Amino acid sequence: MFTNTQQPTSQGQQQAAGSTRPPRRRTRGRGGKAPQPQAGGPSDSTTNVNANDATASEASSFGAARPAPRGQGTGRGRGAPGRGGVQNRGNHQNGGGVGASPHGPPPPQQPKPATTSLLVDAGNDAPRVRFDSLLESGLVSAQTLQGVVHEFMSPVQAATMHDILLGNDCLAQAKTGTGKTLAFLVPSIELLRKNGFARGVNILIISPTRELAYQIGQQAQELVRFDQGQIGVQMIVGGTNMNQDKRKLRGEPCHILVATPGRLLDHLQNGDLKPMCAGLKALILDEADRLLEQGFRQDIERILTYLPNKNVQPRQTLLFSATMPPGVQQIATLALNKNFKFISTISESDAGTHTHVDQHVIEAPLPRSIATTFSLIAKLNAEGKSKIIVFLPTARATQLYFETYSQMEVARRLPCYELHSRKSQSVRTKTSERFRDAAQAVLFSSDVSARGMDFPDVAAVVQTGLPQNGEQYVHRLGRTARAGKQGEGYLILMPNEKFFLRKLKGMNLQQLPAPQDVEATQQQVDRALRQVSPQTKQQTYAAWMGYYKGFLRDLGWTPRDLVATANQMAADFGCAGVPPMAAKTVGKMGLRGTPGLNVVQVLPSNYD
Ligand SMILES: Nc1ncnc2c1ncn2[C@@H]1O[C@H](COP(=O)(O)OP(=O)(O)OP(=O)(O)O)[C@@H](O)[C@H]1O
Repeated sequence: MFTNTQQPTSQGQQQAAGSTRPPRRRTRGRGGKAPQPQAGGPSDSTTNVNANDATASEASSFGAARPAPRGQGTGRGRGAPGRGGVQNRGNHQNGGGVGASPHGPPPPQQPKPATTSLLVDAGNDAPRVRFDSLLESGLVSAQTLQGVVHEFMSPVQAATMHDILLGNDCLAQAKTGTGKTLAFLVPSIELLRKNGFARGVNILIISPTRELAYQIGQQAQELVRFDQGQIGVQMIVGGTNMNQDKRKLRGEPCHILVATPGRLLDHLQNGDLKPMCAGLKALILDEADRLLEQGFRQDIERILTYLPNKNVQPRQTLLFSATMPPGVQQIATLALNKNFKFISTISESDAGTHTHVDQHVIEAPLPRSIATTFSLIAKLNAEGKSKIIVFLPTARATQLYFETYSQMEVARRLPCYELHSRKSQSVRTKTSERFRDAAQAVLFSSDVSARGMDFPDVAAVVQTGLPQNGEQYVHRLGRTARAGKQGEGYLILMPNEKFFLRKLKGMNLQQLPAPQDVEATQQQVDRALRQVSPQTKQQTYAAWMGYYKGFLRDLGWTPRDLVATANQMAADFGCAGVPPMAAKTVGKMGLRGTPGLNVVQVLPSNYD
């Protein structure tokens, strides 16, 4: 089923059906009817592969695992046979919803860049595409496919791999948890093979978070595990020892380098990495929209200046993400060739039919948000949904929730972990691994694990407080219901925060009442909060103001209201008086002179 604006093409259908011929692309003429862009998506001149009703289709198109090749183990087990098996999805009601599809608010009008556009039906009835079809068409070698445990491609893999293997630059969009990583790793490994494993960094993959960089690197290592060390994969991320990076980069093969932007730039600026990138063949930005946002964009621009000039030494560039907010395509031309293809497996019709994740919104006044979150966790656990991620707006709030939960009765039944930027990288890495392997646990997390992280079998995602924006809501929600599995999403907002639902327009959030036992839970929370250190509370208080300061207009608050609400929150935490704030921090937040603050020159030592 296609939307009016996104008609299937026969080539597209062949492609989805695993045609063994490289598909011929239909390029829409400028005057032709353009497919509508999806959340910052394509124009008439982009390549848009439409897996209609992609939620259901991507679920059903997730194939069985490949029969294991000789001696093949599944490594750490991610992506192992059966993981992505076909699932029956329940019928979910759409009526009475408050909001939207996780894959984005309906598309805004976009200026149109000059690339090509194609639509492919990868719907429920479309025959699934075997990985072997790439072999038959001579696009991929048997050695490259040896590491792939799946028999069938997911729609995004079927939609992008031909193009990528033919050497095209691509900007690809597909829903969370639908196998984008493999879609760029398999062609990368094939590219290496074609080039005879030339020395130095051939493939450079950039990821916005450290956890995701490790995950991508580990997946690449699994894929090349039959190559007997011929292909070197390395990861370099912030928060680790740079000298160790250097030693490894010098001493061990590094054909594929996965990096976070800051650490990559450090190495490029130091001069040790630039010569190693002299023969770069491909550059991949995962979570591209995030990397091209303010904050990261400057780093990416500077990184590009250290890489070989692509006009002199051509390379392939691939940009992947589940979300493409307005303007991304224009910025993307920074890295992409001007004839890049935009490939999306998210159709316009998806906006209203994202049925595999039940999404709910629960209204809770700020003093009840902890108790509401914990009651919900207990309820989900009682229902057997016992692998849960709770996202909080700041690292400090994550820490406070974790410390409070750890004191609660429910923690004895369901263990918990915390993952945020205030932890050392080694602790973060271990925590990710433990939660990945856990059958039952709660992970309290900041946005460090919002994007890309592939924790298997997460039954529910709870988001307490305001997400940064609609895209971040989508990515966080995408930690559940991956690879065709079922999942649930909960958003807990205080009444003033309900404006956020407007950002999720077209999605389908059901309004739920607060769990019945919130008041009883509140008493336990109050007791548990007494065990939490004043320092954690002060830090949570300060970080909360810093974060919510960015939403004053949406909340309809003045700075004074912000401080008053934060002070009430601190009182609810059981703080003795208004927590102190260093004058410097107050200045940085732009709150100097706001009544109600307890400003000190230097924080007392017990808060430092
Ligand atoms: N062809 C396939 N068949 C079955 N499972 C697959 C297939 N390809 C990938 N998977 C599995 O699907 C899961 C999600 O894949 P991946 O992490 O690449 O998703 P993603 O689209 O990058 O998600 P996100 O947008 O959150 O980054 C992984 O566990 C992966 O092993």
